[in-house]
Order: sequence, then structure tokens, then C-alpha cells
Amino acid sequence: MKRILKFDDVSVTRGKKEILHHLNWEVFSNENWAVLGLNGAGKTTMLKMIHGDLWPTTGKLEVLGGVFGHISIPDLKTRIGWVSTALQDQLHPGDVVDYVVLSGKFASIGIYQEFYQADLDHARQILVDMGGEKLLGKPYAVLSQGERQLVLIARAMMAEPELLILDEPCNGLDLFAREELLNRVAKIAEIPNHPALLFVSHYTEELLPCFTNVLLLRNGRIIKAGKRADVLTESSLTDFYHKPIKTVSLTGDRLAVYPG
Ligand SMILES: Nc1ncnc2c1ncn2[C@@H]1O[C@H](COP(=O)(O)OP(=O)(O)OP(=O)(O)O)[C@@H](O)[C@H]1O
Repeated sequence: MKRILKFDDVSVTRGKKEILHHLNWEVFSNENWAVLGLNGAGKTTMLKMIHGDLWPTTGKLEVLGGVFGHISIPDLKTRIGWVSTALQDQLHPGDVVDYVVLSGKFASIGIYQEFYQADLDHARQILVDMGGEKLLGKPYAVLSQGERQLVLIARAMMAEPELLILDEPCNGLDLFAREELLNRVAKIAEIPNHPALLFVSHYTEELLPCFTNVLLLRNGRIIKAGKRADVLTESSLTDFYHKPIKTVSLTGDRLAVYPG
């Protein structure tokens, strides 16, 4: 088991605003974490930092065994898979799905370098394994939102990442597309030596049992972090949201939360 992340008293300040406040957190390779937080909690800032797009203002950050300040950020990025709807805007809509997945090998948007047929076959196989066979050969632009997310996850897997970050991947998905995508994510967690998953969401019901650990982030502070059974409780979540809530246990060890 190796350590994937270590936040050691990490803070991020922009101007006078402290966006993240003295975070201490460790993630190991045998864990899959979900990060829950309301709008403005600091989730995106935290992810950007892990991905090397932003540095801690104070504190020490270790990602995949390297401490910021002592590692090559471009090298680090090749070891992290990143899926977010923001990435969709950067893709060339006319690109064929097979090549979008293949581009993950080069950590680029579009294919600007030579590749081997074996790489293209591998890209197609990843998509097929993820249940996306019917998407092969289609332009990315014609896909539904759920299909696009599936392609982006396949693209991230192409680089065989050690950490796979899924930043609100269910945004914009209908009930059924969301369930399908979540099941695909759960399948990744069954692959031997799969990447550690870091899944960011606003909704507890999206946290399938494959997420072994949960972190609650509010106003840039970690309110609670630990095993899902300890964190996904009515009392923890009531403390976290600071508002009256109702929790409903769903089948499959899932929990829905409503204002109430
Ligand atoms: N460069 C910046 N300068 C000043 N404030 C910033 C900057 N970047 C983010 N913030 C603020 O920091 C807070 C956290 O932002 P962040 O985008 O990380 O939250 P989030 O949890 O991802 O929110 P959401 O769920 O809405 O995406 C917000 O109040 C935001 O306005």
C-alpha cells in the first residue's frame, strides 16, 4: 500500500481570502475517497492543487510520493487522470471518440503525435470494457452528456493513472445516465491495481459503496474525514450542513440527504 496524498497543514490564500484552511489529510492506494461540499467549499481549489495547477500558500503537499517544490509538475500530471465537465469545453467537437480516448495517452487534447495501431486498439478496448462499444467511431459532439463523461473517464484511464480524479462527473446527467455512470465508476474500483479514486460531489446518494472514505469540506475546512460508515451518518451530516436535514437510507448502502 502506498501513500497517494498527504496534506500537511496546507492552506491556500488568494488576496485576503483564505480558500483552504490548514488541511491535514492522507489518502492511501487501498482507499477511494469521496469529497462532499456545498458550493464554494473549496473542492475545486483542492483538486487544482493536487493536479499541480495551484500551489499551497503555506504547508506541505505530497502527491504520489513527491513533495511539491521537489518534483516535476508535468511528470506528476501524467500520473493523474482528470475528469471534469470543464475538460469537455476544451475538446474539439468533431473529434472521433476513439481518438479522444487515445489522446489520454499523450495527456493532450487532440492527437498531435504519431501513435501505434496497438495504442488505438487499446483505447478502443478500454471504451468497450467500460460499456461504450456503441460509441466507437462517433464524433464526440453527437454524444449525450453521460456518454461524454464515459469517454472522458476512458480517456483518463488510457494513461494508466495512479490517481483518478472525478470532479462532479454526474453534473447534468439524468437519473438513469447518472446511475449508469456511477456503476461504471464502481467497476473501475474492481479492476486489480486500479487507480485510487477521488470523487467530488454535492450529493451523498452518488457515493456508491466503492467509496471507502469520505471527506466533508465546508468553507475551506475539513469538518470530518474518515471511513464512510463513520462519516455518512445523520449526526455527522447534520453538523456538516449546519442546517436541519433528513437522511434516507437507500438500498446498496447508499444515503440520500434532503433539507428538512
Ligand atoms: N483566485 C481566486 N481568488 C479569490 N477567491 C477565489 C479564487 N478561486 C476561488 N475563490 C473562492 O474560493 C471559494 C472556493 O472556491 P472553489 O471553486 O474551490 O469551491 P467549490 O467547492 O469547488 O465550489 P462549487 O461546488 O461551486 O464548484 C469560493 O468562495 C471562491 O469564490
